Amino acid sequence: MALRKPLCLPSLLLLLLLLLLLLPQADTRSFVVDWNQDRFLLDGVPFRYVSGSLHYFRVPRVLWADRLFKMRMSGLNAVQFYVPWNYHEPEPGVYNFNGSRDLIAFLNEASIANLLVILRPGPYICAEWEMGGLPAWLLRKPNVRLRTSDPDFLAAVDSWFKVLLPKIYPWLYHNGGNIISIQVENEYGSYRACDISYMRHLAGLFRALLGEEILLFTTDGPEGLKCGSLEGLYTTVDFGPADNMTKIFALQREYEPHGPLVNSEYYTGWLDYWGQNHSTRSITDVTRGLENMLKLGASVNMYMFHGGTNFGYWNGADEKGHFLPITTSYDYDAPISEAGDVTPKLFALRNVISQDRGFMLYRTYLMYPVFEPTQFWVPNNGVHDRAYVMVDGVFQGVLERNMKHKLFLTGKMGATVDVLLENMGRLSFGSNYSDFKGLLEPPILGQTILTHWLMFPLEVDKLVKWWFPPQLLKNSRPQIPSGPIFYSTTFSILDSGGDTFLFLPGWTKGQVWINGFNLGRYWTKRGPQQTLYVPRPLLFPTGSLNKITLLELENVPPQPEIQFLDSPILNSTLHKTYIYSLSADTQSDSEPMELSGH
Ligand SMILES: CCCCNC(=S)N1C[C@H](O)[C@@H](O)[C@@H](O)[C@H]1CO
Repeated sequence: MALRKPLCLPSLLLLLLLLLLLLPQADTRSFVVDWNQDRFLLDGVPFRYVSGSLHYFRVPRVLWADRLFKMRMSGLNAVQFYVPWNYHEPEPGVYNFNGSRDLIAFLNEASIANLLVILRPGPYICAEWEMGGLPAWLLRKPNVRLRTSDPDFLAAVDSWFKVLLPKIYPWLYHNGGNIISIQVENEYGSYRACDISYMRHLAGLFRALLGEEILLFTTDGPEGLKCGSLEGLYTTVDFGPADNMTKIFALQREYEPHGPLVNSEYYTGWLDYWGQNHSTRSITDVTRGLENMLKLGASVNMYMFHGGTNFGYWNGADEKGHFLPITTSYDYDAPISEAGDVTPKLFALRNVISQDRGFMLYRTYLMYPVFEPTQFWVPNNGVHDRAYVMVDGVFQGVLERNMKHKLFLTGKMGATVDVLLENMGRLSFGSNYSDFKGLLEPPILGQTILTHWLMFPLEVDKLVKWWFPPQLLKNSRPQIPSGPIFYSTTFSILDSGGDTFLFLPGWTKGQVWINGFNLGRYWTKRGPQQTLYVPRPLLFPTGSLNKITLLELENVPPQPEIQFLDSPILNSTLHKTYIYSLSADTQSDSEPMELSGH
């Protein structure tokens, strides 16, 4: 048993105000492949996208924000979409980027929805869109060989991309935008031409107009990888729920032995032809397939997440022995219906994507001023389990399951109302194992049900592990702020100490990480545990800097102190035995009765 010597940090108060500011500067923005660990890195942090396809050209501009918002609230972190050449260049040299063709406006709406972008500008896009996105005026040269290095075809392609690609250049992620990757052509390996000069020409044009940094990729089905892939472009695959994921990802590995597994089109439904049955894909099959891919750490784009409509004459067609025009509806049996409705498939997919533990942030805005302190509460004991309430970032107090049901707040019109919701662990014994977490009901302010809540699962551990949170407590502040705040500092071990016990006198409640390892919850104010066990192997050897990060959820004393003791305090006399009584009316506030500690 390792000797437990006290790890004495500097005797005086350990100032928690040391913090390395690692804010990603605009010039350090990056989205790259980590070839050593077979993953993507976003600003140097491991990243996996869970994306959905939405085609702006199939949705009226006034509805873009609604659809993108629903995708974000489904837990997606990226949106993938094509750019149909024929939608923007109706005649040679005539361009239209206005109204529902305003590509930049759509990129901006995606940014507002906090969605990264995977862009697929073609020139061919397939997509059940008229001529796969190629302008019909190309056929005025009847002998043109589409999707090849035919000079007439390439001349038109070059002219188009020299207009389009400079428009999107500022939107590349490393330039401050949200486009993290760009696809070259579309399932080229499924096309009979197999013209490598054409693919090389496109790759060269994209590099010339977009630079060397942006990640360029290709997408093909399992049969198309040979002619669809190209050196210098990251090879990705596409397949649906009924396909053999293991086999197809193994095929991708033949072209990309390292780097992340990527399914660029995971089919959530399917297209419809006039005269045939509406296509559907079962929720069970679609969610199971997604779950299996996410377990592998793959990045996935769900095709389609919202299908929309082939307005006007924009539908495409297929030929399978006979001519098969595509229907006007592009509902695709997608998670968001053609009319924008959320569906059971969306909720099922959201459950697969969502997190199980930790913290959730709920945000809404006051639609009217609240001048007098007004009761804020959640009906039916609906806080599962603790809610830290802020108005415009100012801490208002805590609501707690079975204990504290209401608080009073004021706020100006338009004020942000944030509820940081902590899951304190699911029931492991008792009558009800379905211990759902979160805000189980919309909160009520006075007599008004607050609606339109944004919900953000907070990947706090990733934040802590890969990035110091900004220093929120400045020396210059007149008083110690309260409410959820990160504190972080570093320390080194003075000698060859052993295991130890972290003690946080005066702190209230929160979470603590040491060297990125989530040590667990502390609740000094409530006890009986006052110390957290710190296994020696978590600590770096003498002379190396250890990093400790704390998320204090309520209040920290003016002179916060961190101590490492040589023995635990698990039976604190500081705490008082709480007997919680729930009055008949569970809405009234039953302050716990405090008895003297034993
Ligand atoms: C009937 C197969 C039609 C070919 N298209 C296929 S496999 N697909 C892949 C293609 O990349 C995409 O644009 C869509 O067209 C999708 C079907 O929704």
